Amino acid sequence: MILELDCGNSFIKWRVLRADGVTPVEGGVVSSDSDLLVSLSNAEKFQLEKCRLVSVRTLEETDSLVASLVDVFGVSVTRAVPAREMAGVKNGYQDYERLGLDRWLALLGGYHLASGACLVLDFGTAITADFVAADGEHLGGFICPGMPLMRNQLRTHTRRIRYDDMAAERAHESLAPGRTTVEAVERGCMLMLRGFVLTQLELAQQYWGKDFVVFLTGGDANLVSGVVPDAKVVPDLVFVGLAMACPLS
Ligand SMILES: Nc1ncnc2c1ncn2[C@@H]1O[C@H](COP(=O)(O)OP(=O)(O)OP(=O)(O)O)[C@@H](O)[C@H]1O
Ligand SMILES: CC(C)(CO)[C@@H](O)C(=O)NCCC(=O)O
Ligand SMILES: [K+]
Repeated sequence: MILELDCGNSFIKWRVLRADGVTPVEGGVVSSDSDLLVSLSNAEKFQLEKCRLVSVRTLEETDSLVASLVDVFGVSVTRAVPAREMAGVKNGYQDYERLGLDRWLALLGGYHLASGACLVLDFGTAITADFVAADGEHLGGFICPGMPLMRNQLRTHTRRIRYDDMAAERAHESLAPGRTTVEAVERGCMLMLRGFVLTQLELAQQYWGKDFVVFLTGGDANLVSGVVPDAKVVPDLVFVGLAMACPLS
């Protein structure tokens, strides 16, 4: 079987596919290398042979994870690497190696699924937007803090903003002006998130009129799916690109 990993800044997303490279067997989200090894420890069930991964972590962290996977499961590991051009998409960064590999794979996946212009919005630790024109030219994108970073910055850098996760969840019942601190902060951050999304949509419309597909991915994609009813929510978009960038011969 094939192990696929998307190593982000906060979480590692994993899934196991049959040897055909298509049929999903199981998957999950873990917050550390050791939790990943525990989740996979039922290796007999999985019979892992190969692994492909993408990481936006440091080289040292990624090397260390790869070494554990080789050591524990004996898998051969293929890593996604930066490219100037792939699958008809041209990397738009001045220095193509600087573009986050999760962004690169998500936009490869998006362009492939759209067969044309697309806007890829990823809601993780950071929120990213990437624009790919119909001819495959990546026009670049935007990065801003994700929901957890926004709220934690406020909690960390103010003295009187304090609330727990349960209260945060309850605050999202509406978007009316907040009458408590938790409502004011949670709804404020939510409106920033939505405002960001709407601005990206306007820009895409300026470029391409109506002729583009919007993809939403990342753990917090559901927070904005209501603002873009026509968008395709594709939680595994990075994995779609990963399979393209790391074919397992
Ligand atoms: N099972 C889960 N465990 C943890 N977080 C989850 C889970 N399901 C959804 N989430 C949400 O996913 C978000 C994390 O997003 P995601 O996993 O896309 O990226 P990340 O690893 O945090 O960051 P990035 O990939 O941008 O570096 C969290 O804010 C959380 O709300
Ligand atoms: C922006 C993040 C953190 C999103 O996961 C990642 O893609 C990254 O570390 N990128 C490198 C910086 C850049 O893409 O310009
Ligand atoms: K991500």
